[in-house]
Amino acid sequence: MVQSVLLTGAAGRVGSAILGGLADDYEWRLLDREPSTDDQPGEFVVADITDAETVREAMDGIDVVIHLAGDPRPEAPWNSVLTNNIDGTQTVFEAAVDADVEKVVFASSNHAVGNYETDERTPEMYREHDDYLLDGTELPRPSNLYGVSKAAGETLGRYYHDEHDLSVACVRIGNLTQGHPPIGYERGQAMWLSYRDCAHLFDRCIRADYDYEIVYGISDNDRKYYSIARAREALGYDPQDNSAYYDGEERVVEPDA
Ligand SMILES: NC(=O)C1=CN([C@@H]2O[C@H](COP(=O)(O)OP(=O)(O)OC[C@H]3O[C@@H](n4cnc5c(N)ncnc54)[C@H](O)[C@@H]3O)[C@@H](O)[C@H]2O)C=CC1
Ligand SMILES: O=C1O[C@H](COP(=O)(O)O)[C@@H](O)[C@H](O)[C@H]1O
Repeated sequence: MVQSVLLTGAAGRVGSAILGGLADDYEWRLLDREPSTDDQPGEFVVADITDAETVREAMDGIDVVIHLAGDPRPEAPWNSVLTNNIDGTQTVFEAAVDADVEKVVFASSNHAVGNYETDERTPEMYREHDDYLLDGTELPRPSNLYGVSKAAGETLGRYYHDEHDLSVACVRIGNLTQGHPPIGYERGQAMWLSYRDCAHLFDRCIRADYDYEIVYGISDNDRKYYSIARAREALGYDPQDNSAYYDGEERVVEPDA
């Protein structure tokens, strides 16, 4: 049966990567406070996620919520992350439980654990020969207030799973860029997430069965310091891209070469 998916933050970059790969695969309801200028595959609700009543209405008949809406800036000030990322995320989880939604997929971030990147470990940990790996079982160690808000979102997910039996997947997204990995930025290459792997990962989050998961959302980069073992095991994630296949903007190695 085709599932109905509510995508918050649909007008943004991650939303565009997901819809670029999965537009025809689900019945979509899209929500964003900014109206989208693109052609959209489903009904588009212009709303703020802190508006509990409208968010509740948007959940009607929905099986799975992908919750992306929020302030994505690592340098975002506290008042913005408190409102958009923490209060908004609590509103989304609460409405999902009220509407008997099956799963919520929460867009967490590398910045929830950014302070594991200590002066002693960097830049070596961004390089292929270094075997330092975070696996999602470590405690949050945010690098900014934005990262604090993402750790809070993961904790809200834990609460709504334990207390209300909602299935929750928190995806600590790395660095999503279209076409090729970041250039001249080792950290960004280590945590690169290609558009196609992004769509595939969120597809797996919609389809897989799980209780509560924290996984890293990156491609299969040789430089990685985030393990993708849990995403493979719990969700069936099978990424196709690797920042090592690129020389600048150009893909120089094919995956099965
Ligand atoms: N792009 C990346 O590499 C990463 C993104 N993320 C997370 O993924 C999510 C999406 O990020 P992007 O697409 O890059 O950001 P974006 O800024 O391109 O998209 C976010 C969307 O959310 C909407 N939005 C923000 N606050 C809202 C509110 N209160 N109510 C309704 N809509 C609201 C914005 O209008 C925007 O369209 C964010 O939660 C971000 O923290 C996490 C790690 C990396
Ligand atoms: O959470 C996020 O992380 C990415 C990557 O972080 P950066 O410090 O390497 O830029 C960032 O681009 C994105 O805007 C943010 O939401």
